[in-house]
Amino acid sequence: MATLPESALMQRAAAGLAAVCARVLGGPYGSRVVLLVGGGDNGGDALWAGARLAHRGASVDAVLLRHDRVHPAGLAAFRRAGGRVVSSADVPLTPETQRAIARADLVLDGMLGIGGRGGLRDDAARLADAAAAEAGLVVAVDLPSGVEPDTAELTGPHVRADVTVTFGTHKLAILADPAAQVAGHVEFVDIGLAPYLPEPVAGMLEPVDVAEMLPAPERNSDKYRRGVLGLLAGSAQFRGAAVLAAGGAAEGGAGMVRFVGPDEVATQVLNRWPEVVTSADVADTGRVQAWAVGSGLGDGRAAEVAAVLDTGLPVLVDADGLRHLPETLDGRALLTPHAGELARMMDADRGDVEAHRLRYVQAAARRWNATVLLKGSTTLVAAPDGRIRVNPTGTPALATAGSGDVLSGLAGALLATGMEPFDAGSAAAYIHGLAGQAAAEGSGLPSASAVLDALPAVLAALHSAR
Ligand SMILES: NC(=O)C1=CN([C@@H]2O[C@H](COP(=O)(O)OP(=O)(O)OC[C@H]3O[C@@H](n4cnc5c(N)ncnc54)[C@H](OP(=O)(O)O)[C@@H]3O)[C@@H](O)[C@H]2O)[C@@H](O)CC1
Ligand SMILES: Nc1ncnc2c1ncn2[C@@H]1O[C@H](COP(=O)(O)OP(=O)(O)O)[C@@H](O)[C@H]1O
Ligand SMILES: [K+]
Repeated sequence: MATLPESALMQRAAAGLAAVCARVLGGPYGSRVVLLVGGGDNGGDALWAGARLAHRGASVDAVLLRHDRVHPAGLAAFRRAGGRVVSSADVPLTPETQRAIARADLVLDGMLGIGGRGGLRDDAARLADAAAAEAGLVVAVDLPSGVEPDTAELTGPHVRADVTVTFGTHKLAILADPAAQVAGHVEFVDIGLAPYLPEPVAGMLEPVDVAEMLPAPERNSDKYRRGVLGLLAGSAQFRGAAVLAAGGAAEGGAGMVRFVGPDEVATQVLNRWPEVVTSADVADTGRVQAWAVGSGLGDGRAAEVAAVLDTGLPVLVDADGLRHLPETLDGRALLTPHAGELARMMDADRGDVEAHRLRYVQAAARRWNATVLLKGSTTLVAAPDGRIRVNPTGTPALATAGSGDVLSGLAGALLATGMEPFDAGSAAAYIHGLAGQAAAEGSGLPSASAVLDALPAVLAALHSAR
């Protein structure tokens, strides 16, 4: 801000914001827009954007949360453009305000941005409720007001947006749950901050990042160089888990899969994946570069899990394997719990984990000195050194029995290629999410087998993006 003329950044933000509003309105002319305006710069953005929409023929009303504190230049520009203030001093929700919100095609939420903490206070919360109940579209300025910008938590009343227009950089609150669930569709407006931003707290992979991480088979490669995965999964009770995890690994690029388990399970794995090699116990398994253990393992396999952990090789631990973790894992492990499993590991309540996903995944990564991939509506991956990635792909359609088993095989295969656990976990989540999306396009609510079937095409597309 110091290098630019007064309010230049706000102008850029407001121009982008107004453009998105105009687009979602299908053209501003003749539309009704209501601005919810807080006392800070977030309110300033809304007022400047409102002025632009008024210039283009929208009828724009502003509801001021605080008459004594409102962005002065924004308010002046808004008034000059023909905008009206409909609230009376310090009573934001008058009957007139309520009517205006009920008639609005679009409500622009400029109550709180990155300065907000602790959820919406009373008046603001009532406006958010009115907008949710009555208005057409709700567009949030920078963030849905009331969410915690830096932790993505919901600590009190908040806005539910259909669209969020965010400026300069993505905030964690619009990427990670639970806050991301109330951000709706996210639009990014570049206001030129990139050269000035510090290291981000969290990263998000793009297709080219994943493509570059994946090892390409080289002319002189052989199955051992591509990576052999040892797989300890499935049980008499959960045979399918072994089949799906083996498939995730085989389709995910493993040079070879060595499966360990009882004959009845091994037979089924071989029926579906004849390329897999099987053995009855961990000690008899030939050379592998990494292990994946736990999917569908059931109870009472602690000794086998311990034998795998004792090999000292990179290891993915999923599902029932997570019941048998040692005190610490010296950085080579990738743990893949869902919220219920993480709650059990941390002796916490599942709801508390869901409400503080970022905090719990980081705490678990530190506690076990392991990379932790927390599954769910937005998958988070935390490394023991504090790095975080938020996975941008996926679909609620992945919430189907067995899709986690496919992920464990796939991530295990990537570990076996020599990728570090943080990259293997985040790339696997990314690819798995794309496969889920592709499968959902085909059938709406795909099975885990359909997700598996979608893997080769997704990987081929990524390889060609390189
Ligand atoms: N940075 C940039 O480069 C650019 C930033 N830009 C924009 O600025 C926004 C940040 O603006 P900001 O810093 O003025 O804070 P903002 O979010 O408007 O909150 C302000 C006031 O709200 C209050 N308040 C706090 N919690 C509350 C609660 N729970 N319930 C009720 N009130 C609460 C608190 O005052 P308090 O009453 O607590 O004294 C606080 O002072 C950013 O999100 C983006 O939109 C763009 O223009 C582009 C360039
Ligand atoms: N609401 C959701 N939106 C997107 N992905 C989800 C959602 N719920 C679960 N998933 C994903 O679906 C998979 C389910 O894995 P998991 O819980 O281990 O199931 P299972 O053990 O039945 O295979 C994970 O990759 C998870 O991230
Ligand atoms: K906002």
